[in-house]
Amino acid sequence: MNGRHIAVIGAGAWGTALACAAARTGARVTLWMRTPVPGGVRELPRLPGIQLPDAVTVTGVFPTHADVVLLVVPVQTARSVSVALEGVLAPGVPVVTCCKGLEQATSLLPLTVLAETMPDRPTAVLSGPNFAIEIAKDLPAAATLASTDLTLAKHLTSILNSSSFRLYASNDVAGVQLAGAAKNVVAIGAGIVIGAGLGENGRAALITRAVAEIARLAEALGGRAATLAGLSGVGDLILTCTGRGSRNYSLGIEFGEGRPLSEILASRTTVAEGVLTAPALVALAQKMGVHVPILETITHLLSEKLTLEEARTLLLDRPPTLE
Ligand SMILES: NC(=O)C1=CN([C@@H]2O[C@H](COP(=O)(O)OP(=O)(O)OC[C@H]3O[C@@H](n4cnc5c(N)ncnc54)[C@H](O)[C@@H]3O)[C@@H](O)[C@H]2O)C=CC1
Ligand SMILES: O=C(CO)COP(=O)(O)O
Repeated sequence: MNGRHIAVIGAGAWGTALACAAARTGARVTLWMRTPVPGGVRELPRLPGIQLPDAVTVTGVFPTHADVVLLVVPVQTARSVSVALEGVLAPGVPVVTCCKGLEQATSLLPLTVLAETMPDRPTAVLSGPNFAIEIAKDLPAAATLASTDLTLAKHLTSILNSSSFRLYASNDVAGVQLAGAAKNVVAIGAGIVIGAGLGENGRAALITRAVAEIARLAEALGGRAATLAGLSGVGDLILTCTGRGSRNYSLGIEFGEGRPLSEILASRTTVAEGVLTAPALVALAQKMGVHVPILETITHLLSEKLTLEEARTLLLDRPPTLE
């Protein structure tokens, strides 16, 4: 062990996988679980077949100290969990949000929520093309770690990087967070295209033009369009809009096949962040005056304000324009 302590808050699929990745850096790891199993757990239901490394201790108590804390809960719970965590965590311990989405009630990105709940704390975001099960199995992957403080981002990449999980530092927190949030909405749209039998050309067009929308919105929020070409942008879109392991993409496929959203959600125990992020994203775009017809159409499909035929007409029967 290297003497470091990494704490992970949230023992869903991604928190569990990140605890495994953190243990591979040589650190001691604590994994906070909302309802710990009496007697402890080594194998977790979210990632069947994965054994937690010995370096990981599962606990129901928030950490008071660590070299870094990873916040890995559904984005809609980030506010309440971070308030509770702030109550016990020592000042100065950096918190990295690993959530992908917008808070539904406020349309805020996760780091903006943390700026309200942990105003004096150093913070960062981790985002990239990372299916939890593959990270847990130690398959090769990469992600971006962004903070407004680039020195902190570089320091955190040096703590969390390993020979199978390669991290790149960035200071574009708006671009990285927005890309991670929006890709879940686009993945639902891509799934709808495939589920409805509209073809792979249509899916590629939808993804590519959605990138243009997200880049415009990222710039309006002070981010960089170039970030969309990176791991948190195109990287995660490639994974999530084509990989059947994506919960958002598979939800889109089922919806495109004609299954009602309420029925799909009732059949699942894991989070598909795109569903609640979609309306928040459109509200944010409207507030910023950014035109996002594809994101809007996906949102209206999910809320049944549009039929598939109407959505198709709306997107394709527009006058041609410059790319
Ligand atoms: N699963 C994946 O491959 C990846 C997920 N993410 C992101 O990580 C975040 C978490 O996703 P997963 O771990 O996959 O979700 P999950 O659905 O597997 O697990 C969610 C976890 O949060 C806990 N939780 C729910 N409500 C809570 C509350 N009020 N307070 C405390 N804990 C609560 C649940 O008990 C569960 O352990 C999401 O924002 C997701 O987009 C990011 C990258 C990869
Ligand atoms: O964020 C992810 C991969 O990078 C996981 O995607 P889903 O939440 O759609 O499964």
